[in-house]
Amino acid sequence: MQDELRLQDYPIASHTSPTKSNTGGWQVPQRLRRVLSLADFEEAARRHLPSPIFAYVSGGCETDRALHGSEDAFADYDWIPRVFISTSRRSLATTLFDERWAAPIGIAPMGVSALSAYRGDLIQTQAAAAAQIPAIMSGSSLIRLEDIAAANPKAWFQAYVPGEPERIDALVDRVAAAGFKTLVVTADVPVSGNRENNIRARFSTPLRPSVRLAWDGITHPRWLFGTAFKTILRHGVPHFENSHATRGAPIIASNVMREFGARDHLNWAHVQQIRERWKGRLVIKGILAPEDAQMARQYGADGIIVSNHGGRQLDGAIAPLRALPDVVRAVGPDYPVMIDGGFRRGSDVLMALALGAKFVFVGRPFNYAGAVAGQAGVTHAIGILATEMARNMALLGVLNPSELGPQHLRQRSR
Ligand SMILES: Cc1cc2nc3c(=O)[nH]c(=O)nc-3n(C[C@H](O)[C@H](O)[C@H](O)COP(=O)(O)O)c2cc1C
Repeated sequence: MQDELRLQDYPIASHTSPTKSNTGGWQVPQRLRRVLSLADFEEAARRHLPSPIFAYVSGGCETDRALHGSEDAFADYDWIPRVFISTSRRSLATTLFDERWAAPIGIAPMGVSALSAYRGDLIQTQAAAAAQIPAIMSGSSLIRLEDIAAANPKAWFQAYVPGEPERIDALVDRVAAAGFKTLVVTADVPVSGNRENNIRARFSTPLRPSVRLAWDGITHPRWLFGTAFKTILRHGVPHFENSHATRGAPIIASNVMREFGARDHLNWAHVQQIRERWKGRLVIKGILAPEDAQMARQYGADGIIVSNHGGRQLDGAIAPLRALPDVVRAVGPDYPVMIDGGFRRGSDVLMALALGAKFVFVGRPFNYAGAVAGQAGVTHAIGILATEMARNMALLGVLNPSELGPQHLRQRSR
């Protein structure tokens, strides 16, 4: 392992062309040289993916207010940069949970990633491992958690807690046996959000074969051959692999909804049960209220992720960035508060760090990047984000992410 992987040396988004000597060993494949921002990946994915699958990944719920609010929130603040501070030795390296990461960014868990990219979860986790950043694998994934742990021993596992106590224990034991050290429990899905855009776009679970679906495939041949056929030929029909201790239903099964069983009775006693069983680090994801942040801490969670689930659960839920300051105040500056939702630029990441977050997770852009260009695409997306962060740290006059603070921001009056 490299002592210090300088993600900021990733050769992209510069007004000068990279030379061999200033790229820190990174190489950008020719076909990705025109992908200059994470937004470019979204446009490329829109063309590459059948429309129901793109709609599933990109969508929010109901009116999409929560989805758009998360991105709009970054305009609440303006930066106040400092000048003539030597930043030539700046570094993105960040310690979290006694582990040193190359940058304070990670890949958020996304269900059925292997539908949009061939072996989607695997390429995400491999790219994260190579870049030395964390990747959280989704409990709604189509690849066995044991395979992910083998590919990336530092990966985190996200669980949708099963409804019954004995199933909770069995899943926790399986995750521990696979070697995961960090368990992320998602809190904001007592029921599924109203994703009517999925219905409009004809995305459904179970996936129902139809003429329309076939047409969508035929008109997106790179996805059809590179992802769909390749997956079925090499691995068979995908199953939900990780909802429980044993393999779940195939994605086309009529009873697949059982995978998502009733969760609206879950409460803090279930968190207590998990805390007693799980010896590793426990993170609760999907916190927005300061009171819930305090509860998570009280029940023994080692950290929390402030999140509105990418705007896919409660429409109109507060933007994570707007919830962040009160949450940090409630649990104190030393408690690991992480965040996700709408982060698309390095400066977005730096803004959350300035407001007290320790780490930022990013979802959709990594999904699009994997769909469009496999593992190289995910690496490229990580590189873009890191490069943007490093450049903006110089422009702000900070050497380390931990130097960022409210002194660098001025809130706009509304
Ligand atoms: C396609 C997709 C699938 C997701 N699946 C899960 C999941 O299985 N578990 C989970 O906790 N969050 C899931 N999320 C939410 C993400 O982990 C994350 O909170 C959100 O996507 C962050 O916002 P961003 O996509 O704007 O970066 C999913 C999000 C997307 C877009």
